[in-house]
Amino acid sequence: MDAPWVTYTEWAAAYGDLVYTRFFQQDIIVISSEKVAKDLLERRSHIYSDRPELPANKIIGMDFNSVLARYGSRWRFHRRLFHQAFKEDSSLSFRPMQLRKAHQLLRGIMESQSPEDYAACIRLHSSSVIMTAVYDYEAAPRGDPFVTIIEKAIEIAITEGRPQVSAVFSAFPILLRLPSWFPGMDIKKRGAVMQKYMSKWLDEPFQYVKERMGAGATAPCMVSDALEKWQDNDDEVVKAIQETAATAFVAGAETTASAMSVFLLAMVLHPEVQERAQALIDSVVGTARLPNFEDRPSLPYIDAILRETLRWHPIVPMGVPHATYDEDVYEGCYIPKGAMILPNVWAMTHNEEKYPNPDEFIPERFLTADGSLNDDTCNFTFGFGRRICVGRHVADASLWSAMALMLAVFKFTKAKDEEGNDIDFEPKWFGGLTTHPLSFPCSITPRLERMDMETLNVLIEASA
Ligand code: HEM
Repeated sequence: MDAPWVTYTEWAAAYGDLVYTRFFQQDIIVISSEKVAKDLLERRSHIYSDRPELPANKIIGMDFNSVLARYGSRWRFHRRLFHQAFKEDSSLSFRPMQLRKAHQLLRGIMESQSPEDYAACIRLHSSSVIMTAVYDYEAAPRGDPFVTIIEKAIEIAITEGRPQVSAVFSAFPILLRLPSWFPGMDIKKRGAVMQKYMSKWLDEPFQYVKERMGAGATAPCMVSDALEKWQDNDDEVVKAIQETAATAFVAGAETTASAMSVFLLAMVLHPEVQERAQALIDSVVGTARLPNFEDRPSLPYIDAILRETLRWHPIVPMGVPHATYDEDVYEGCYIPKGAMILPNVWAMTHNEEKYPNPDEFIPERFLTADGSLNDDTCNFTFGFGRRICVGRHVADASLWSAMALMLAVFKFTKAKDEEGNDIDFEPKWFGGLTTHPLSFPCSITPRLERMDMETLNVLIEASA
């Protein structure tokens, strides 16, 4: 896997937590400590909340994307739209839907036979939560027309949008004038495909909501709420609503699914963690119903697993690049205006002083001696300051409900060979702007006796 965060972590060991490098015209600052990241990106957020100008974004049809928006009025309005739908208290309204989607995930896993099937169920779960929250749209289990478009586009975006690729085109925007057949200019061919996908993606689900609103058939969702709130406004407002809605999927579906696949890997590798979680669920919830959000405070170990999942293999290991809006001086170091700031989140979650044996999966590190949760939420895996992830409350509830319910119903094991022996494997990782484990041999089976689809449905009914 191409893993620059590991190289940058080595640089930090040699040169310190704030490393300056220059890539042709572009000043780049890599921050490898949580303290320095918070000092700069949070406490001085008025300087550090811009994004670098990435000319490649336009080529890959991503210039609508709020995540990459420059610091200014357009970004501010996007942020306001997101805030309306996804701030902590608004996100509570999604919880019944998220529980229903977690129930669907259980049904899907119950029918699944292979690691590829499990991965498809996990992707469907996160896509489906976002599609309902944003468009009140129920994604079909297979081959959904909207989800297919956007998944293909995201696959290209997370490869071509890697910071190291973007940096080359930022340093040499002239390269983007080369024809697509020129060696190394594949981005142009793939970009043309992306642009087509993205323009459909911006338009079609949005029109779906408008038609349903016209027919009085839509339930509250991000788009209908925003259209109602800003109904007397002009085309720019409508465009912003379209762009933020389209961004929510791009930013939220793949990231949440990646975190779920890290969780699955961790459970397969750590039967002792599963058993501790399941013993707790059995003692708090019993086996006659499934956990729900009201049980959450009594199930601290599930939260500890969630936090450790985000820490062990952070989904966005180099964060999303920030940029300086002005020059600055920090502890004697001059930081130029327009510098690209890369928070090396991987180095922060693998800081041995804070997280001893950082490569080990140990949820207990988030518990106090009496078994309750400590104050370390690992929130920085969702970013920093004014640009912190706006979907973190929704993501947190999706992950918690999916993890708790899967642990309640299933056990996760390595796959067996023909002689019944465990198939050992070395995890391999996809690495782009986001990262996740590649498919690995595993098996997910009901952990309770006589559990089949019929009894699962009875359990779900009892829990609704
Ligand atoms: C496990 C799931 C997720 C992870 C790990 C994650 C992580 C991140 C990170 C690291 C950033 C960059 C923050 C920064 O620049 O400092 C970010 C930004 C963002 N995320 Fe998430 N995210 C997740 C889920 C979601 C969801 C579900 C949504 C939408 C519903 C979402 C929407 C956004 C948006 C719009 C931004 C851009 C914020 C801005 O630039 O102002 N994310 N996320």
